[in-house]
Amino acid sequence: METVLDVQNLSIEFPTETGVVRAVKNVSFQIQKGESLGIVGESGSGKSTIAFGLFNSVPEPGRIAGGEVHFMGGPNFLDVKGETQRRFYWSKLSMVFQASQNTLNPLLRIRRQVEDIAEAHRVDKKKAKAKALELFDMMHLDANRVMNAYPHELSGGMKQRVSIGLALLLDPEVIVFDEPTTALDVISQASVLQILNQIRKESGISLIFITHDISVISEVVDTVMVMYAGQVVERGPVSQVMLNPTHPYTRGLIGSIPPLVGDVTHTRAISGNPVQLSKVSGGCPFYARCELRQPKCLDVAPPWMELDNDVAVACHFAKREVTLQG
Ligand SMILES: Nc1ncnc2c1ncn2[C@@H]1O[C@H](COP(=O)(O)OP(=O)(O)OP(=O)(O)O)[C@@H](O)[C@H]1O
Repeated sequence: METVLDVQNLSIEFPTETGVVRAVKNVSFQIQKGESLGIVGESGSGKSTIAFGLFNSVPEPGRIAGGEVHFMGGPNFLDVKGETQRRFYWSKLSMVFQASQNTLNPLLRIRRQVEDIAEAHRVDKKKAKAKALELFDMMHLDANRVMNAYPHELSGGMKQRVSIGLALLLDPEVIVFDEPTTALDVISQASVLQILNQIRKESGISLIFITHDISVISEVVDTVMVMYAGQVVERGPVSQVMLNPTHPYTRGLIGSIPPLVGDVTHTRAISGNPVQLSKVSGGCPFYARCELRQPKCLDVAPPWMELDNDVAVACHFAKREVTLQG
């Protein structure tokens, strides 16, 4: 297997009036060619900040406090600057932002936006337009009409598909989708994810999905990484994590998914509120909300434990829980 992206101990912080917010803390993960990874967690858990970190473009006053990002065995991308860094975007690593339909330029026809991307990356405009038509068609859009349209002439779902098509234009190796389907209705969500999965299978592209809703991506990712308060608390094959969640927080996330059929009263929200990041102590960040907490958890950070089903977890008592479950 070929490792496309290797992230090592990425840490990102924001200085604020009430202290330093450690939005991402020692996050490490790898993605293989053609793999699809889901990064899940509640709002504020640091998911989007990881994405900005991958692009070395953390918004001010944030800063990358440590770590490395290697793309296809290359040098640390966090040291790469200027033109090399800029050209890397779209052509190797591309991103579809939250509500990305709003990132289309309202004053330009889609065709012009395709030409602009081609020009910025010194790609033949004719070839780029032909590719865009192909991609829009693949995204189940009326490609010619869309190409000549202004963004306001398209529905929200159509704009989202156009944004995804543009992200695929230069054949990147990895695309990061930050809440790609939040602005879409359930049917459009399923259709967009299905198309992305098909593109992944056909082209071997690697995908990263960032979402607060694990149920949305469970059918299109191979691996899931669960974040809490800027830290990875559980990681593993999606089937394992969904069926046998090990970390108490992951259990809470999965337990709060309403069933499609049957009694929704069994759904349980995770009690308490997400921790204030500037107040995270040296122990487990989930301490205050955890049903399994013991005095040790308050002061001792849980070590990262590899379990035998390819799942890894950061919890002092996760193993015991698995045993109890039988
Ligand atoms: N510009 C900023 N200044 C201060 N803190 C920030 C800034 N941007 C993000 N943060 C903090 O970093 C933490 C992580 O934010 P991030 O947006 O990465 O979370 P998220 O999991 O992607 O949430 P969401 O799903 O709501 O986008 C949050 O606690 C947030 O308050």
